[in-house]
Amino acid sequence: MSEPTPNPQASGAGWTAFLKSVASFNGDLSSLTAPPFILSSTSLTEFSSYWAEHPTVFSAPAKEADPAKRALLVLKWFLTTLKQQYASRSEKYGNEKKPLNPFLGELFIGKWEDDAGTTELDSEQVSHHPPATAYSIINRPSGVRLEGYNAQKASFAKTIYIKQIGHAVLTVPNPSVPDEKDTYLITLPSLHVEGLLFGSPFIELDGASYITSSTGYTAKIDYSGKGWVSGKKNSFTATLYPTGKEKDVLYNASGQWTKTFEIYSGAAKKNSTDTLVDTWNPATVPMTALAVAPIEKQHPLESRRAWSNVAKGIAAGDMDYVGREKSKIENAQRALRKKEKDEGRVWERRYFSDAAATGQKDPVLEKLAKIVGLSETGDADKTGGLWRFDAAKAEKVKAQQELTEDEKVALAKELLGQ
Ligand SMILES: CC(C)CCC[C@@H](C)[C@H]1CC[C@H]2[C@@H]3[C@@H](O)C=C4C[C@@H](O)CC[C@]4(C)[C@H]3CC[C@]12C
Repeated sequence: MSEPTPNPQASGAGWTAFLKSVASFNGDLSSLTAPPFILSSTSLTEFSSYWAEHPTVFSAPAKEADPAKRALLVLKWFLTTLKQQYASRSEKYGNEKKPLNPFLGELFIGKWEDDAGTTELDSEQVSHHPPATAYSIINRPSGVRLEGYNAQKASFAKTIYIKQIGHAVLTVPNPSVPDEKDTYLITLPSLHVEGLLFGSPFIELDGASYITSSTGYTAKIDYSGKGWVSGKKNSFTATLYPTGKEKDVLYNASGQWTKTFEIYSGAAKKNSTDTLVDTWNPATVPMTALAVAPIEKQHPLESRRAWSNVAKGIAAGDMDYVGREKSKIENAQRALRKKEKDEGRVWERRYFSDAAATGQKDPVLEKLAKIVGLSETGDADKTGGLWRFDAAKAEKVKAQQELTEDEKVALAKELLGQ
């Protein structure tokens, strides 16, 4: 990536007005009206796929018998996902865009097929007020599963700062003990937008995030941008230690999450060749493309089908058309929520259930949340629920027959006003 250059499209009054609106906004990112060149036709439900674009790295921990090395492989996988999560939309440095704001019930379904076998993704917008997306990713042969949900809380101080609310849970079968599984509780980093003033936005990560395991290991990842510690943008240092013994570093990793990083045993840092355990260079490890059903085969609630007209409008730069198509969805959704309220119902999520609604405690959070500073309630009040993958619901959905084209048209009319 080269340095960001000022964007000529951001020189006019429109961009100045946008910056003014950003400076006074109320923290609700979906309420920002951005100029056309900064609008993306990708919905936030798609972002869940960033967790597993290297399925062999995602599933690798299930082959490792040693629990400390398993925890290290989980840390390595997490670090490899950062480039995709936070920089992949900005391949040309400084062109991050505002994603589409998903509607309640929006789905993004796909799978990866490669040397790791089949890895399936189910992503669903489980809450609209506040907006929250939940996801489940399972690698079938190994049984490694990631489930999680997240919302964003934004604030403004010279630029946009975003705190991620939510967490992810990775379940890894223990290859040495049949039917035993490790769980890893993963916290999500905070971030901020850089380059906004020049119309060339990109993301930098802030503070620290953690991964703690039921097997007694914790990883701490410290993020730093240009000018701090290494002086390089997108930098991090990470340590893996027995939970509660931060000084007893078993492994450490450092580098740039957009470029390369190295992993060493013990606490000794870089350049100690005898302690070098592993390296990562995204340029040399091909990603597996996610396969998504063609639009005509998709359910009307699937993201790319539901937003296809809006996406066409954005590509053509026809903002009037974009506005009209967005309004159709928003109005239909508003009418649907009113109908549900009048009838004393709530929207039935297809893949996830709110564990907080049952009043039961979540066993993973009960055991691990305190270690990494998360609340045992999973911040359900800020994410519309404590969202867990519901295998029974998912089975039901997968067993359903595909809708006929007429049924799809009728549903799209009723749910999305299309
Ligand atoms: C660019 C600017 C003008 C508008 C602000 C856009 C803002 C809403 C976008 C920009 C980056 C987005 C992050 C993205 O980097 C990655 C992730 C990780 C993913 O797992 C969950 C979503 C999240 C946090 C995106 C949220 C929307 C952000 C902040």
